[in-house]
This record gives sequence, C-alpha cells and structure tokens, in this order.
Amino acid sequence: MKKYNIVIVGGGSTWTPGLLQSLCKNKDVFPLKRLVLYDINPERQEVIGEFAKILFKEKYPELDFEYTTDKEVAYKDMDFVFCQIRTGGYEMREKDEKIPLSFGVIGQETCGPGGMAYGMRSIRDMIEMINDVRKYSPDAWILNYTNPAAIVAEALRRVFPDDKKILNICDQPVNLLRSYGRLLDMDPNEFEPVYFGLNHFGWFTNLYDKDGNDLVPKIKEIILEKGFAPVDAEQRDQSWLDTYALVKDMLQDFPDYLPNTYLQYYYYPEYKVKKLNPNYTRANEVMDGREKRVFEECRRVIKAGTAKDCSVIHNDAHGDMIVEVAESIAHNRNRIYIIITENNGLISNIQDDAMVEVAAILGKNGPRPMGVGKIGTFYKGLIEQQLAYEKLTVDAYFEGSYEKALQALTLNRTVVDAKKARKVLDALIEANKEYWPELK
Ligand SMILES: NC(=O)c1ccc[n+]([C@@H]2O[C@H](COP(=O)([O-])OP(=O)(O)OC[C@H]3O[C@@H](n4cnc5c(N)ncnc54)[C@H](O)[C@@H]3O)[C@@H](O)[C@H]2O)c1
Ligand SMILES: O=P(O)(O)OC[C@H]1O[C@H](O[C@H]2[C@H](O)[C@@H](O)[C@@H](O)O[C@@H]2CO)[C@H](O)[C@@H](O)[C@@H]1O
Ligand SMILES: [Mn+2]
Repeated sequence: MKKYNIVIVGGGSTWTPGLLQSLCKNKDVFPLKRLVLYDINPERQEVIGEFAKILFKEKYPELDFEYTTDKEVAYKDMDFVFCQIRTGGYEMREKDEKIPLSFGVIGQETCGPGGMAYGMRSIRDMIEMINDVRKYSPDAWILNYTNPAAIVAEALRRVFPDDKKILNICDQPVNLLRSYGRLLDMDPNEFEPVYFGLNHFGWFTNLYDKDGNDLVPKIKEIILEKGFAPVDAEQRDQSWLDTYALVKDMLQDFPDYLPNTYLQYYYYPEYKVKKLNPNYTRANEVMDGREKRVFEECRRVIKAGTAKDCSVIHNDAHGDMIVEVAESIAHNRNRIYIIITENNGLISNIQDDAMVEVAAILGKNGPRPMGVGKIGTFYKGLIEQQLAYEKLTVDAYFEGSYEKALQALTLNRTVVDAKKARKVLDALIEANKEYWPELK
C-alpha cells in the first residue's frame, strides 16, 4: 500500500495530540511514510513535537517524523496538508469574545463580531500558507479546518479559484452525527445525512439508516422528550453542555430540521448574551482547561519517557474526522462527509457563488456534493442575511473598507443595530491593529 507524506500546519495546536493518536490508530488503513509538524511558535511546537517522538517510538517506529519552523522542510513533497492555525492565539480569541460582550453583543469566536475579527486575522495567514505549500507541493491536498471556516473559505475561493485541491471542512456536523448515534444507540458511520446551510449555520433535513429509513423524526422525538448531549458529554466543559441542551429549544421553535448547535447564537442572541459571562468566556475556559491539560500531559509524557498510560488526550471526532477524510480521498473510499463548497445550484434558490455546507461523496477526485433543491423562505432568509455578512466581511478585508465592515456587522443577526455595530467595530479595529488591513 502506498505510504503518504503529511504536514500538520499549526503543529502546536491543542488538537494535534489527538490527531497524532488518530494517525496511529489508522496506520494499517492509512500508512504514512513521513509526518512533519510545522508551527510559527517554536515553544508550543517543541512540547507537542517531543511528545510525538515518544508516542511514535512506541506506536509508529517506522515513521519518518520531524517538527520544524522551516517552511521548505515542512511543505516539500507532501501528499496532504492538515491546516489548523489560530492567528493571534487565545489571547486574541479572548478579545474577540470579550469586546462584543462589553457592548452587550454576542461574544463568540466564529459567530458575530468575534467571528469577523478572527476571520480578518486568518485570511492573510491562510493565503500565505497556500502560496507556500503550492511552491513546494503543487499537487498536495490541503485540508483546512482553520476558523472561521466560512470566511476563510470565501476568501480562498476568491484568491485561488482554480485550485481544486483545497478542501474546507468543519467537524461539528460529524460531532452531531456521533451524538445522534449515541442517542439512538446506532453506529453513526452507517448514517447517510442530507444537510444544507453555511458553516456553523446549517440543518440536517434527513438522516437515512442503511435501509433508507429516515431517522430524523425519531431523533426529534427523543430530543424533545429528553434533551440532547454531545457524544463525549463526560469530557465536555459546562458551556458545551449548555450549547447542546439548547438544541431542544431550537426544535421547539423551529421543528422542520435538526439544527447545527451554532444556530442558537442567531436564534436567541438576547438570551445568549445574558447567559455569557463577559469576564470569563470560552477562551478562558479553554486556556484553563484543554490547553493546560494537553500541554501538562505532553510534558508529563516527555518526563516519563513513555506515552503508554497517556489518558487525558483522547481521540475525539476532530482527529478521527480529519484522518478519515484524508483516507477517503487517498483510497477513493467515496464516503459521505459534510463539507464546504461553492454552491453552483446545490441549494437552487441561493446564489451560485456562496460557499455552502452540504453532504458530499468524497473520493480521489475530490468532493461530489449533493444538492438539496429549493429551500423554504425562513431558511433562505436566514442564509442570505448571514451570507451577505460573510461576503461583506471578505470585501472589507480585500478592499480595506470600513463601510463594508460596518455593513457586514449591521447585517449580522447577533448585532442588527448600526450604531452598536459601529462601536463594536471601532473597538475591534483598535484591538486588531497588528493583524487587520487598515480599514478606511
Ligand atoms: N473546523 C473545525 O471544525 C475546527 C475544529 C477544531 C479546531 N478548529 C480550528 O483549529 C485551529 C486551532 O485551534 P486551537 O484551539 O488548537 O488553537 P491553538 O492556538 O492551540 O493552535 C493553533 C496553533 O497554530 C499556530 N499558528 C498560528 N499562526 C500560524 C501560522 N501562520 N502558521 C503556522 N502555525 C501557526 C499557533 O502557534 C498554535 O500553535 C483554530 O483555527 C480552530 O478554530 C477548527
Ligand atoms: O471552544 P473550543 O475551542 O473547545 O471549540 C471550538 C470548536 O468547536 C467545534 O468543534 C468541536 C468538535 O466538533 C468536536 O468534535 C470536539 O472536538 O469538540 C470541538 C469543540 O470543543 C467547532 O466545529 C469548531 O469549528 C470550533 O473550533
Ligand atoms: Mn467548525
């Protein structure tokens, strides 16, 4: 079997150890020749890289592994690039969340003004990364899950219109599928989903079992009766449990389809603002929780010299998904994933150049997305408003336009009021001086 070369961009990410464990777990079905971790932060990367050396000595001794901050070493002769960077780190995520909240607006890393701020930071680095990769590996598949995926995908669509080997993908739909699997006591790998929307802004319309029966009515019934929890509820922080619990409310109000959890920020902005703590946001929870746990555990493994009893770094949907997606492409498995792609009629009453999220058959020749036809007025209205916000944000970035940024924020359902939008925007501009283009 062919052995593949992979680079993980953002090798120092909190998700990397889980991803490395997924690569070990899948070594028989998706064998690697070479794996490189690349990061711009040598300190973070060293901890994860030294952990990886111990893990691979025990579980993947034949692997040619290295970690680096040198782009040529990182990108040369690669088959797959897994990209998970966070421009500005958790320090800026905290500002994305706290600045809007200080004006009484949703503070979330991918939704509302926080998502805009993070998007305007990510675009420049993502363009640079793709240009660098293409210099050294013109044919590599670039699997990107850097957030905010909707804004990143729209920017990359504009800059690299002919590059058919960039795939933007989010793991939230997979996590939801796994959670439905737990609810029904069924294997989620057997589900055939029908899904439409934008990233962090979509709905499952149907979910077929292997005999073609639609499971959505049953799932709705259970959620409405008993509530909803993530598949890995035991490992989740309270904020994620609260997020999943609100799916019941969303179904009570809008029972047509199963909503992506992120829709709660758009359906219930007032309620969510009241619930969010402006002094201790998700960024604080992550820095005090996952980030600490992951780095402490890596350091413990390095000191112990063995990864055999490594426990807190579990395999979650994120690592598994990205490895399985690569394997489906490499071996033409044609499995179904929910991916981000240019609309071109997939949702027939939405503009062609929207980057939409739908189910797709994924094989060697890339995704073959599945259309959903015409959608109802409520969903079309929501999507078009959010899409306008996303497109105007990307316009603002490329044109350096303050006006477009203000229009974008005013259109966002989490903001609405233009005077408020201006105040939040001005504060975000100040906080992002180092990262954003100048908006005039
Ligand atoms: N699409 C999804 O569903 C999904 C799921 C999980 C995480 N993510 C995304 O993955 C990314 C990583 O998340 P995290 O919480 O682990 O953050 P993190 O800050 O722990 O990790 C990001 C790493 O990227 C590095 N980095 C920053 N800019 C870089 C650049 N230009 N080139 C190379 N490396 C760079 C940082 O030094 C850091 O080590 C984020 O964008 C996050 O939103 C996406
Ligand atoms: O707040 P964070 O940093 O914990 O998470 C932000 C990410 O949330 C979603 O990812 C889920 C993922 O679906 C699940 O598999 C598991 O790994 O937990 C993650 C959240 O903890 C979302 O899809 C991502 O885009 C976010 O980056
Ligand atoms: Mn996501």
